[in-house]
Amino acid sequence: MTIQFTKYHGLGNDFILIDNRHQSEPLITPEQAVELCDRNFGIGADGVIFALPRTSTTDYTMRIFNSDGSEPQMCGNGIRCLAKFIAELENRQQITDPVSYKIDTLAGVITPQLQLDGQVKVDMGLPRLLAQEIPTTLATADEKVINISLEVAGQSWNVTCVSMGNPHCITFVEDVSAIKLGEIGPLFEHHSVFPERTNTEFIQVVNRNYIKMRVWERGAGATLACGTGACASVVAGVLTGNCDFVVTVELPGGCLDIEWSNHDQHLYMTGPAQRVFSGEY
Ligand SMILES: N[C@H](CCC[C@H](N)C(=O)O)C(=O)O
Repeated sequence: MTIQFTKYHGLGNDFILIDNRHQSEPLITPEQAVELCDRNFGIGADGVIFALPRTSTTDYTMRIFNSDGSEPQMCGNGIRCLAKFIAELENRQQITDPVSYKIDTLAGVITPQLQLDGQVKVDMGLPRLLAQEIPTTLATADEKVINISLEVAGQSWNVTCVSMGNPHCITFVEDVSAIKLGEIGPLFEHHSVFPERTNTEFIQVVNRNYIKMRVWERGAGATLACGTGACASVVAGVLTGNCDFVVTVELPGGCLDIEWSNHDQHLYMTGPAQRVFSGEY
C-alpha cells in the first residue's frame, strides 16, 4: 500500500502527518508507524499524526502514534503541526485573519490558532494534578504530587507530576546539560510508580520567567522539544515556587512561550510549526 504523507516539525520534534479525513480509523497500524518512524529504514520521525474526521462539536479529530507504536493522549508540538497541515489541506496557507480549529483528542478538545506571524497559539486546556489523574502511585489517589522524593539510579530526585492528558514527571536540577538523558530517562519512563509510563522533564531555572528544559519522552526517547512537557513544567514551576505564570521554555530545538492563565486556568502554548517535505512511502 502506498502512503501519502507530509513531514512537519515543531522545534525539531518531528512528525509524519497523514490525511485521514475520509476514514474513521487511522490508515496505518501502530506496527507500521514504528517502521515509518525509523530514521534509517523508514521516513524518520518522533511520531505519526492523523487528521481524522470531525465530530459533532469539533472541526477535526487528532490521533497520534509515538515512534514506539504506543498511542498517547496528546502532543503539543504535534497539534501545532496538525493545524498547519489542515490549513494546507484546506488551501488556507495565506491567511488574513487568525484561524482557529477545534480538535478532538484523547485529552479532550484542544484549540490551536494560526497566527498572522506564522506562529501557532494553542489552548492546551487544564492541567490535571491528582495522583490518580497522572497516573502515579507516588501519592494517594486524591493527592497532588509536588516535590515528592523518588529514587532513580541510586539517587533521590524531588519530582512534581502533572498531566496535560499525558503524564509528566518534572524535576529541577542545577545544570540540565549534565543530565545523562539516555541513561536516566528510561529508568524514569518505566518506573513502577508510573503505571502508564511517563514523560520526564529536567528543568534548570534561569529566572522566574525563563527555564531550560531537556526531555525524555514516553514512547519516543530524547526529543528536541515537547509541548505538553513545556506546559507541565511551567505548572510544576509555579507549584514549587520556581516560576511565575508566563514563562519562556528553552528546549534543545528552540523556545516555546507558555502561559498558565489566571483567567481560565488553561495552559496556552505559542510556538512554530514548519513543513519539511511531502512524499509517498
Ligand atoms: N511522547 C508523548 C506524546 C508526544 C508529546 C510531545 N511530543 C509533545 O510535543 O507534547 C507521550 O507519550 O505522552
